[in-house]
Amino acid sequence: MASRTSKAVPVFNTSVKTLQEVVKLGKSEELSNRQLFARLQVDPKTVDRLDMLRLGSEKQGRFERKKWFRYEEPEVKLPHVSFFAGAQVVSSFPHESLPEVGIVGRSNVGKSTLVNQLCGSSAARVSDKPGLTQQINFYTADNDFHLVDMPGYGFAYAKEDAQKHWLPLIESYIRERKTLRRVLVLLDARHGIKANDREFMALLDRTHTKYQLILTKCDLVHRIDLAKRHLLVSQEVDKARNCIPRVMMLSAKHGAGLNELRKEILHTCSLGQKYLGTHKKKEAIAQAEYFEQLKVYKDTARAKKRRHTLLLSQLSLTLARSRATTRGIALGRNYSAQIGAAATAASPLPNTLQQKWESAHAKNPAFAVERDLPTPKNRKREIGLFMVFATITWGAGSIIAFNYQRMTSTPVTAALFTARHNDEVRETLGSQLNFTSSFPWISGDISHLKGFVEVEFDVVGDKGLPGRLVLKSRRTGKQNGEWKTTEFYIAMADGRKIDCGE
Ligand SMILES: Nc1nc2c(ncn2[C@@H]2O[C@H](COP(=O)(O)OP(=O)(O)OP(=O)(O)O)[C@@H](O)[C@H]2O)c(=O)[nH]1
Ligand SMILES: [Mg+2]
Repeated sequence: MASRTSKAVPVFNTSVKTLQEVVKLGKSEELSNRQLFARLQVDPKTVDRLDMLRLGSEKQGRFERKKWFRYEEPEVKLPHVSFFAGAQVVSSFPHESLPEVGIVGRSNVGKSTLVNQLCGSSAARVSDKPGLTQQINFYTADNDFHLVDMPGYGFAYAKEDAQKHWLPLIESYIRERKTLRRVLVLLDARHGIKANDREFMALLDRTHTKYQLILTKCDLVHRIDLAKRHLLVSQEVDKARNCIPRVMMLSAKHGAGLNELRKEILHTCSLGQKYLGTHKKKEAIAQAEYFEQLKVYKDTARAKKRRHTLLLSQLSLTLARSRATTRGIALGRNYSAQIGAAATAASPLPNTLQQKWESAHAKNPAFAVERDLPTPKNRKREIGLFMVFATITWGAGSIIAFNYQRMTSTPVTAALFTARHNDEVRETLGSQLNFTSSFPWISGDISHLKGFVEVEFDVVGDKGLPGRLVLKSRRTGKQNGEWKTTEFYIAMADGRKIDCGE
């Protein structure tokens, strides 16, 4: 086998850019890597593209963008793969026949999963524990090309012997395999390029092997962070000679980004024509449809935002006007003028909203700054009068109610009854003794609690002579004591007193 090594040895590390260089920090600034990462600026178009391919996780909560459409990506199908050779020593490598694509990366980064997902098979064994793949596994895709799954490097718990053995094995494969078209270096999107990835890329550069970086497990990273990670990784390798500058992203778990990689593999193995026939056209149509829908979506969102601004300004205006009536006109006028100016300064509204806006202007003349707001009315006098009227009504009502209570009470009705049957009263006033009116005034007081009755009221008999009935009685002792009448008579107009008895 011909060796791939040559005299010129470009060292990968020379092109490495530090995070500080990418963020373009001043010399005096000292920030942690986390702070630097947070400061990275990403192109909104990149984020839009990630959104389209559903790469990276959505931010949960109120900022989540809910869309009623999605990119209907035309699927690229690769032939089914099957395992055909495993090599633990160089001599076990199968003979070179078909174009090969090697998959390398740190342990547990998802190499074997990718083999399965790319070709819709379960040929490769997968585990969530690092270090499962311990030999170079060759998979054939319908005798068109080979996918080569390699053991992972950088696995801290692997036996040192094994590590020592795998690395030279992989190195031999990379150096000597003439049919090797490309090496896919898988990087965990959460971590980016690590030291042992750099060492491995240096090896690939030294051996003039074409390689491409792929960010995996993108479903575990937020979309914006993924865009930042992509930017960092792309910048770090942009001058590496053998690195394909396009850093790819995928989630083997959700299938996002797999089609892109499938296309890349097919082109690498010169199989584009065979497998991608009308794909390009279908893709162009799907993308055009998607961008059209995206435009409508963004326009709607913008109009919605403007409508909210309009409603908010109207609400603020109402508040400002109510404040003006209670706290003085000047404050309200300034406030509403500011709001009116701010709202009209907003970018032009679509036709319907513009009309609404104008009609709001017409209905709320306070938007016009020149116009004075009405002088607040002094309602103190009205309120005072109302209070007096209410008090009088309440007082009169109470007096009438208490009088009615006294009129219908047992002492008054019993006194009237007794007087009516008194002989002297009958003789002087007549037989039909009664109140002088249907709603007479009963003066005095009756208190069962305190134990006294002191009432007097006007009476008249059928002889037409008026008199005034007086009743005074007291309870001896406490609650159950006896009542003693002290005065019970009818006072006549001529000064006579007719005693009514006990
Ligand atoms: N969330 C998520 N998990 C993934 C993805 N790809 C692989 N995994 C998981 O990562 C773990 C490791 O996957 P493997 O394919 O065995 O990783 P490997 O790189 O082959 O590991 P070694 O053979 O040990 O070097 C498994 O539990 C996978 O389910 C991905 O895109 N997203
Ligand atoms: Mg594996």
